[in-house]
Amino acid sequence: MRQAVHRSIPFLLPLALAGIALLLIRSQWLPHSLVDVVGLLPWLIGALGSVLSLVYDRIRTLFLIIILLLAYQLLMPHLHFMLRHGEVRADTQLTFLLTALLLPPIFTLFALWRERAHPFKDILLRLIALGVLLLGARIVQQYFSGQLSNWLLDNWLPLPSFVLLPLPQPIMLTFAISFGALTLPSILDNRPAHAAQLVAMSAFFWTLPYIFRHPEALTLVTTAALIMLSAALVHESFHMAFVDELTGLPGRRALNEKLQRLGRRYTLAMTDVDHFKKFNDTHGHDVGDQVLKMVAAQLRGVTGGGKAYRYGGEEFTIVFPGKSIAQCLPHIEAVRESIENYVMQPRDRNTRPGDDRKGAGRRTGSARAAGGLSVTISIGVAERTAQLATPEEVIKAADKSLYKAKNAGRNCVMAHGSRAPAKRKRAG
Ligand SMILES: Nc1nc2c(ncn2[C@@H]2O[C@H](COP(=O)(O)OP(=O)(O)OP(=O)(O)O)[C@@H](O)[C@H]2O)c(=O)[nH]1
Repeated sequence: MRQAVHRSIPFLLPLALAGIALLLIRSQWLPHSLVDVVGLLPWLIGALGSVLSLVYDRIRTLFLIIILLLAYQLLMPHLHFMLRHGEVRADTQLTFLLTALLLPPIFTLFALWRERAHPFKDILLRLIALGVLLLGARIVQQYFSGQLSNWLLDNWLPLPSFVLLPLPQPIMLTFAISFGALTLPSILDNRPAHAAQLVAMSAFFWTLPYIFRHPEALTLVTTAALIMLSAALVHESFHMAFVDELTGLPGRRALNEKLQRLGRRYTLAMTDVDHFKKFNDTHGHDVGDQVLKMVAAQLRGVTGGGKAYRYGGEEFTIVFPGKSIAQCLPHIEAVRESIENYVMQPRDRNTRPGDDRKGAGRRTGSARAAGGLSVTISIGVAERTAQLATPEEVIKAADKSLYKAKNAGRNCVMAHGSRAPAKRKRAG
């Protein structure tokens, strides 16, 4: 029973979407024209993005989606009224000005607000904050409508109104502050979510002045912004699942995926850092981490069509699709040698040179003598054959060869079926 429930989980989202579509088709809400269907797009994309945010525990993205949908819902009835009656409602100007004024700071506040460990508390706090902000805006709109319109339309500085200043100055100011606040995190931490937030806000900035001339622009920009936020969320979740955080190499899950698609001819190399336990014990775990990063960077540069993965701990796998052991050996040997020759200066704030050229200099020649650190790796290699037909069997054989390489004195490459390490010669 439990297994049946578990197996049905992947069907939940597609079934929910199909259910909504069926309900719409059978209900009176089904739009009668394609134009009205387009008007539903932000809601459909917003619903999908919200479900994804909840599934991946991204409360921040969930609220950014809600904020964009709220702005859409505030403005859209005014555009519909204008299209139907050929004129705007009495309160349209103030609603537009207030929405344009408050959207950038509220969006930015919720974009910068760090997520908490407890999603339920996080949702509650954000709901309260959003509720208070909206209530405040409503009260101001209710009691100060006259003064507010004048104040928002006022030009505080005697600047000419040209295409780069398409909105009233107070609104330009809140957009400018938001751009600054959203740009900083995207420079410091180059994540897809930050880029999506910044571009989404920019898209609103360029579109808002034109929505009364082109009412469909609001639907399109809201849909595009929601797609950006949802796509960034999927991108980051995918990245988290498939990329090893420490080394930046694809991780075990990515390797497993790759192994399923390798076909009938390939070679795998299993590599392991030599005496790494002792290295960690002597120099500390942080320096150990730096070594793993260095080893990963060298393995990433492997030639001959190989691709490196972090298998786990201090073990890495290199996959050579379509290659035999003989074709791969020179490239594997070259990468082993590059690691052996790399002398690392641990990143200690007290000893690290400020100048990068000086840092690079330390990696050469006399650096080892000057207290630089270096490690070696051992490598076991196996290729797919009739006897080693599955990726698991090839990995097992490469692992056995790795064990032999360790026994043969480490810092060498051992091919499956060989008794002695491969001869040391450079890749051509
Ligand atoms: N710094 C650091 N150490 C790690 C990480 N993952 C695994 N290790 C360490 O890697 C070491 C692996 O040691 P072993 O597999 O026993 O290898 P060894 O006996 O030292 O060396 P060989 O016999 O040459 O394989 C352990 O001390 C782990 O704690 C990591 O992400 N960072």
